Amino acid sequence: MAEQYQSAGGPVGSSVMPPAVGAESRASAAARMLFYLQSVLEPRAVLGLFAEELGHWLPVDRVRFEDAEGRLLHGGARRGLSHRAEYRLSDADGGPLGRLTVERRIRFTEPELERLEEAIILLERPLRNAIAHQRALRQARCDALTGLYNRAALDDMLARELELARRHAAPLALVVLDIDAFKQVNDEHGHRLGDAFLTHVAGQLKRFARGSDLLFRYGGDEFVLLTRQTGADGARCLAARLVRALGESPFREGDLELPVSVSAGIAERRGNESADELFDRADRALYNAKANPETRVEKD
Ligand SMILES: Nc1nc2c(ncn2[C@@H]2O[C@H](COP(=O)(O)OP(=O)(O)OP(=O)(O)O)[C@@H](O)[C@H]2O)c(=O)[nH]1
Repeated sequence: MAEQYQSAGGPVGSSVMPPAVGAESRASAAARMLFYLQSVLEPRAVLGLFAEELGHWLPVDRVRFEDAEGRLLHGGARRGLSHRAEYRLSDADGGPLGRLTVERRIRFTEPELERLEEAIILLERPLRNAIAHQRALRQARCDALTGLYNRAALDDMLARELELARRHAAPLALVVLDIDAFKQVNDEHGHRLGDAFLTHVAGQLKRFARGSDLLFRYGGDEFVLLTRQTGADGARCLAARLVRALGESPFREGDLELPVSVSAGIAERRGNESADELFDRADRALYNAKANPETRVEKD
């Protein structure tokens, strides 16, 4: 159930009454709203339809929604319209779902707030479902240990990025990185510390990669960086920078300090080759880099 915790303040001014709606047309407006809200499974789409339909229920200037993590899913930046009604929506377990704000220049009347709350009650369940669905999709594409994208996400995104790069005749490169002698970390210090080591490496990669690059944990101790708008030379520079930066960021836990060493293989997309072919070339380059610990970075 929606919980209102703040409503509009300030003088009443010229209050706007909601259009007189008979009991029957109210019921059909509610049925229509529900029909629309249940027809989509994307939170932004649910909120867009809600805002559109709400406009038929009462005059509003802006509808904003921020999810429980503070992401703005609908509405622009706060510009401080003078009157607003805010509601905290909760998920099925009573946890926070997000905050809905309805704003306008003119103060809301009591009947309007009642009407608004009727609409919000209709919104809550479809929005919960959409947010839960999106969360599940996100989790299916994320590696649980490191929070990076996982292999399933790579399969998806690499095919899409390749197609885009081909269409725009843009360069695209793949960097496959593997931790050197990681098995030894597990063997000597245990699996739990091995996990912490992997998380450390993932965090450092995230820190040193560019915002436009996509980062994945491919599995085990292997990571992949998908570099958009970058050819082999740029990717080689990037990989060398990452290898160096990781080498300068040892893993620490308590008194223990372990050096980090990674190797990298690079391949730039060619003609119409498939995602698998591109990946295999980068993986072969990684194999060569492992065989040549002097450089740690090899291009196919
Ligand atoms: N702690 C932990 N270990 C993992 C995980 N996934 C895979 N491993 C371990 O990662 C190790 C990978 O070993 P190898 O493939 O031989 O790699 P390496 O020791 O780094 O050898 P090189 O790649 O040749 O340098 C194995 O010991 C796996 O058990 C994980 O999620 N957590």
